[in-house]
Amino acid sequence: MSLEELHSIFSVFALPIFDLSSNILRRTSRMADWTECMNYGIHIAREAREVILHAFRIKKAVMLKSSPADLVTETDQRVERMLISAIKAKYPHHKFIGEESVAAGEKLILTDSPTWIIDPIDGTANFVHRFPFVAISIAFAVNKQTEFGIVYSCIEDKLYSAQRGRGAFCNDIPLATSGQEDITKCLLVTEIGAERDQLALATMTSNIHRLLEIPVHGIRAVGTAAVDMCLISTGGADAYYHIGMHCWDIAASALIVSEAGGVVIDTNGSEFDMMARRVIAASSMSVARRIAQAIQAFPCERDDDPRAHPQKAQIEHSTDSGNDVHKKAGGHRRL
Ligand SMILES: O=P([O-])([O-])O[C@@H]1[C@H](O)[C@H](O)[C@@H](O)[C@H](O)[C@H]1O
Ligand SMILES: [Mg+2]
Ligand SMILES: [Mg+2]
Repeated sequence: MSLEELHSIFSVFALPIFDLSSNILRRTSRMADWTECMNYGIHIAREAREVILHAFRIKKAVMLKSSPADLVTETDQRVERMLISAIKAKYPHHKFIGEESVAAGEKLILTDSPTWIIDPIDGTANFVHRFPFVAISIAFAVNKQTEFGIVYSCIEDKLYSAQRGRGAFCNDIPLATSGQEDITKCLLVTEIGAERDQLALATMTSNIHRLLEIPVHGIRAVGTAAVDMCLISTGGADAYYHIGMHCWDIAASALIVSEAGGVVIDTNGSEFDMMARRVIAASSMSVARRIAQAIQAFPCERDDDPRAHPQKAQIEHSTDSGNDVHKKAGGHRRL
């Protein structure tokens, strides 16, 4: 049989077989159901909440990361270790991006593999001061797409969750954004993050000025990016914007907002990129675009920039009802 004849047989029979199998593969990956992982994520988040609730009330050792306002405690580190080891025991092949692991020197790389993106305590400054809004944020991404998100606002006992294509919930009650289209009727939420350099401060304050000038009804800051975003999913606020946060702060809540019917975009109006450290979450595209038009961003290294997170000295201090005692501690990675 000639080579040409072989080729024609191959194209008639073999190709459809190949097509069929690749279709099955595609369909299988489309149908992949991560519900079991999500339920496990909720289960371990509930356990982690107990640790946070206990530590919330007692004296804490506080360490600094990138700035005098970027705090970390032993509880952040403990909760992250606890979550990661529980997940590893059940899903040994899954990957992780954890705030405190990255701070300790681990590389931040999002691959196509199933990856858990974890902020063990979102709102550490609140936690240190006992300001009652702290959250555990857990997102799960496959092929760089978020499949589910869990945000547990620990003190309020509100568990927000969403699975891609299946809606968003708070303590099992379905969520919907306000649907507001008119920026002048909006209550906004933002955060003054941990940046304390002149350009960041000037940009953040001028953004607040520009938005108040529109005018909007008001601007709030709760102290946890994850909960701020969830407030958009409940309709309790109409839009949120933030520059300088990290992927672990907002990966879970971005899905929760989208699944509640909201929109999530970059502050420059382009598609949301969880590594870009810029986000607008809003009740409608018209409100999101109006905010993008009004605000400016200050430069931030991308989370997945391999040059990001260089070493930085760490200072340790203890806090008990606001009386701080500073101590020197070892090296730390800048965030
Ligand atoms: O450090 P952390 O408390 O997990 O997270 C911070 C909080 O979400 C804060 O509201 C936001 O302004 C910062 O940008 C975040 O880094
Ligand atoms: Mg955080
Ligand atoms: Mg944190």
